[in-house]
Amino acid sequence: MTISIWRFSHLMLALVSSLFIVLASITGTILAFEPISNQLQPYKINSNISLATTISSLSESYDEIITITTDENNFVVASVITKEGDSETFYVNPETGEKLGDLIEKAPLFKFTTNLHRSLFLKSTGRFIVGLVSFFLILMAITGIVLIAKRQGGIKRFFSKIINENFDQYYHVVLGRWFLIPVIIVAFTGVYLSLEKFSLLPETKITHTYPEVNSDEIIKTPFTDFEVFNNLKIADVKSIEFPFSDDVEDYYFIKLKDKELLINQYSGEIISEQNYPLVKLMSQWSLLLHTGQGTILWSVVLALVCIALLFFIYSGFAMTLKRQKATKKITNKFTKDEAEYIILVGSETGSTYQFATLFYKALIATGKTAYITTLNTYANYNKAKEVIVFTATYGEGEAPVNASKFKKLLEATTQNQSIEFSVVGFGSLLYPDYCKYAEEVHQLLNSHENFSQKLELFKINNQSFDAFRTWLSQWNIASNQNLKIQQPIEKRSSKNTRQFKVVQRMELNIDDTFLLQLRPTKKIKFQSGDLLAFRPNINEAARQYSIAKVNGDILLSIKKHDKGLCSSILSGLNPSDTIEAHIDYNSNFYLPKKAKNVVLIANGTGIAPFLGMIKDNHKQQHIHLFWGGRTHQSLELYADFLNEAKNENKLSQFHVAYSQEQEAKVYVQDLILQQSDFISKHLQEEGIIMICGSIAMQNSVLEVLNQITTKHLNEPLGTFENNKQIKKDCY
Ligand SMILES: Cc1cc2nc3c(=O)[nH]c(=O)nc-3n(C[C@H](O)[C@H](O)[C@H](O)COP(=O)(O)O)c2cc1C
Repeated sequence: MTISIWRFSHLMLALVSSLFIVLASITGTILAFEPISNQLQPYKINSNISLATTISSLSESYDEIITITTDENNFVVASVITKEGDSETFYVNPETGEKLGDLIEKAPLFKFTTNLHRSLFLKSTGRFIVGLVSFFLILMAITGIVLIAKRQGGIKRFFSKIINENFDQYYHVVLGRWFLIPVIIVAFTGVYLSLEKFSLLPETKITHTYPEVNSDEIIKTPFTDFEVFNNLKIADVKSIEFPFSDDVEDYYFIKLKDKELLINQYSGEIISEQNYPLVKLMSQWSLLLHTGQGTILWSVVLALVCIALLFFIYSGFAMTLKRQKATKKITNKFTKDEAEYIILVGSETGSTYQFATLFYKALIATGKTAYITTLNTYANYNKAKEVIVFTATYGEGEAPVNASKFKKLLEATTQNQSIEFSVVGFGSLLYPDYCKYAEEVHQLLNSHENFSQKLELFKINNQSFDAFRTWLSQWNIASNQNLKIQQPIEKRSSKNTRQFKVVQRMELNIDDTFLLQLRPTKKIKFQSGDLLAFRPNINEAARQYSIAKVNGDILLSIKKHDKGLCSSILSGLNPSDTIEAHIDYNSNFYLPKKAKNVVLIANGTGIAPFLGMIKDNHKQQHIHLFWGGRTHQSLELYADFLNEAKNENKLSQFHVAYSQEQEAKVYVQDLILQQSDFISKHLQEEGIIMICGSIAMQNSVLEVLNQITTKHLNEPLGTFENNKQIKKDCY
């Protein structure tokens, strides 16, 4: 069964029941406070007091006892005739018989909320709806389990780390796992209580048999000596009714949690003992678990469940809307058999579809005949000259939902002519199987007789638009075309925009690179490794810069590009100027505080976040920095920082490679290879490696690291990536 069926069911169940779940969750949160407020009343009893002591103390204090009960709050309630002859019911101290207070009246707010929660003020119809929605909640929990298992790559990895790519998605899954069991308990008990209300459970009435008693043979034992009264604790007695009269055939009638007893009022003998059937016991447990009566802790859990349910509804719909917006299908201008360019898309949350659509529109704008569709609708294309595949990867390197049938379709379909193909993989380096499905599609097309490769497989990390541009320029060269694509403007809410004041801007160095120190005008949280997103004007997309946090300020290392709008503006700033920008949190690229040994690898401006991490190294972590630049002069920009860090023992080793200083070019990956023994020992001892800089550098470094681990440790680099020892933030 495909993930879409599960997701569809999960969504449909949520759609039909969302309104009621919201109502039940809000009312449930309020109701959770009822047992909590009750528990805070001063009527708590010593639960070790025996029934004999309770009866004896009450008999001394009152004329007659009619019943004694322990209520849902575990307070003891006595119905008595007082010495003044009044009939009264109140809370008592079972040890002394003293009246503790009048019965708690249910507050009007709780009365109203209980009615709304139970039946929506619609009597039986309302009760039925509430029961049905509880049942849907169980189904949602089950479909949710399947979805999480599929997302994490199997049920065995159900509790494995979740990659935080998006707030709604991340917390939907995190809280889903935390609250799974409590939600199932609340839903199941809700259904059970509804079934009970509609008398749909088997009959649970108990009948006692009353033996014939000969009044002449009565031996009168004082009740304080009754074995059963001495053995029972008052806290375990739900209720005790006293005999009506002195007639020997009138008994004490005791209800316990699991059974009922009839006790001879003179001998203390148990006349009848009947256990409750399972159905009845389950009703009691359902009530307790659903309402939280008697325990503050469980009531707090119930309140949290209600709040979590509200969050699930919000985040679930937010994700769906986002997905729908992103996958909004465009209407093709040409049919599949008219088009020369066929764009096939594999996308689950829609971002890949957006890239593909931009490419489609660019083709159409230059007068080409193009057709865009999903990989799952792959077919025969009469006039196709070229197929361009854009696909994401999901699960453990699997196909996205709308690409799951592609392999079979490709095998079953023959094209009439030879077609060129290119594959662009969209994925995330945070996953071990980076762009694996794109690799598979590339492989399938490569070995298919109808297809010939136009471009190498191109992988795009984290939906990088810069990387997409690079691929487009490769495609333009190979096709002798000049397609132009404008980066769509991301809508960022202005409430997250912050103002920053320029503290210092260095002059451009020999590589047109400079340092910019910014100070937030209002307090804002950030760390080295986070990103500053700056947008030159409202019509342009934001450009992100890696942040070094230095003495509470933001330090950026920026290369000024000739036609770069952002870098041009930033390089023209002067002290006291202000700019507006965003902090994009990037928690996957923070310096792990617990790691004793860390290797930092960067080229060019990629050193920026590392400057902050090194400056902040107060825990005596051993930091080894490898950096690649063009010349000695390139390093001058950072020299003061690095010298100071060395003097303060915050930086253990610094290795530098200059690419332009000597004839044979030396790059940072060459340094890594020279230090193979050190690097392999470092990884073996669970050290961390962080890489920041250009994608090209990253790829070369990863290749070298893989060589080292394979040769020295007999393991592919993937083993250490899976172990979260490799962190990357490249662009
Ligand atoms: C649950 C889940 C699993 C993923 N698994 C992988 C993976 O195995 N390999 C990979 O490179 N990317 C993986 N990704 C990242 C996506 O492929 C990437 O974010 C992609 O850009 C999403 O494209 P879409 O919005 O078109 O679906 C995964 C993302 C999610 C949410």
